[in-house]
Amino acid sequence: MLRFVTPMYIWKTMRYFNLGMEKKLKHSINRVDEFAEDVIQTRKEELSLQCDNNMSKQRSDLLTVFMGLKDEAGQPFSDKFLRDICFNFILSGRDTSSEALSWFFWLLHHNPRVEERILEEICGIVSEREEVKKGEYQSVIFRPKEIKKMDYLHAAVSDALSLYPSVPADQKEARYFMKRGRMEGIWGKDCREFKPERWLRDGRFMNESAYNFTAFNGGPRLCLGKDFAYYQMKFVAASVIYRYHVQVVENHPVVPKLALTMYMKHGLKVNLYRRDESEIQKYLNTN
Ligand code: HEM
Repeated sequence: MLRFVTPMYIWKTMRYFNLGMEKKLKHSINRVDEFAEDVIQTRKEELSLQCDNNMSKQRSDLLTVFMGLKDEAGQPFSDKFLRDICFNFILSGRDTSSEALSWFFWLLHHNPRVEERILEEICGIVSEREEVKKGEYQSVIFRPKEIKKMDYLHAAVSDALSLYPSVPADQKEARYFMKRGRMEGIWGKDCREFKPERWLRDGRFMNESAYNFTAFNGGPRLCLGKDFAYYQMKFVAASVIYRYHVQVVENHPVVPKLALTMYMKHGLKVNLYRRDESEIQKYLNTN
């Protein structure tokens, strides 16, 4: 009789009777739903106030965009649909990018050569600006066009994600046995090393097949926010590296913790050291 008591059976029973982890999960989901519902109501009031006062300036965030769209029947999306959109994007888009950046900065700390190459690339790109040519380089806010040009940074973020994927487990079933981590047969003998150069051909970033680089999944369920995630991570990384040297606090334990996403069990403690003017000048080709 005992052979029928499988983990799936226990999980279903807990869900049915609202017990243990299932009870906690339900409570947590309700709290996130309430938060999202609150944001939606506040945004609706804000939009109707703008409409009443004929104000044209509107927010351009994702929720506002979805609020302005219509479903297949030409109706505005329901509050429940908007709530689920919010939930989906908070869940898939927040921790994934921030955890990837933690691993990225940790790898950078151990690979100063890579940090230097990124700084060199960033400075080379901003050197083309008129104000930087005139010596005003400190207040630079990177433009989308400039972020796009940062191939080496793109490669470094990709290599970090490939070594430490933010979404480490895939709930789908594999029909064949697959090894964990980066496989030597695909990535070469140095597969365990942090080496952005492996993504570059003649200095330009080359995409790897989604079936080799699985951090964003592949096929029809490919991450919808991939391009946005890259833009966001590169923008933050470039803005920090351009101004600061990030140094991990000595003896701070860095260990992965596997959950839905792969975060650092104790976070990443760092000290930021503002870059010297001479350090930046060295890489700016403004002559
Ligand atoms: C480093 C950052 C990110 C990583 C590593 C990542 C990874 C992934 C992975 C592995 C999946 C597939 C999950 C599955 O079906 O098993 C996924 C799905 C998804 N991601 Fe991302 N993601 C990132 C950032 C983002 C961002 C910033 C957004 C939105 C702004 C986003 C939106 C989504 C959505 C909506 C899906 C569901 C797609 C679908 O099922 O059709 N992701 N992501």
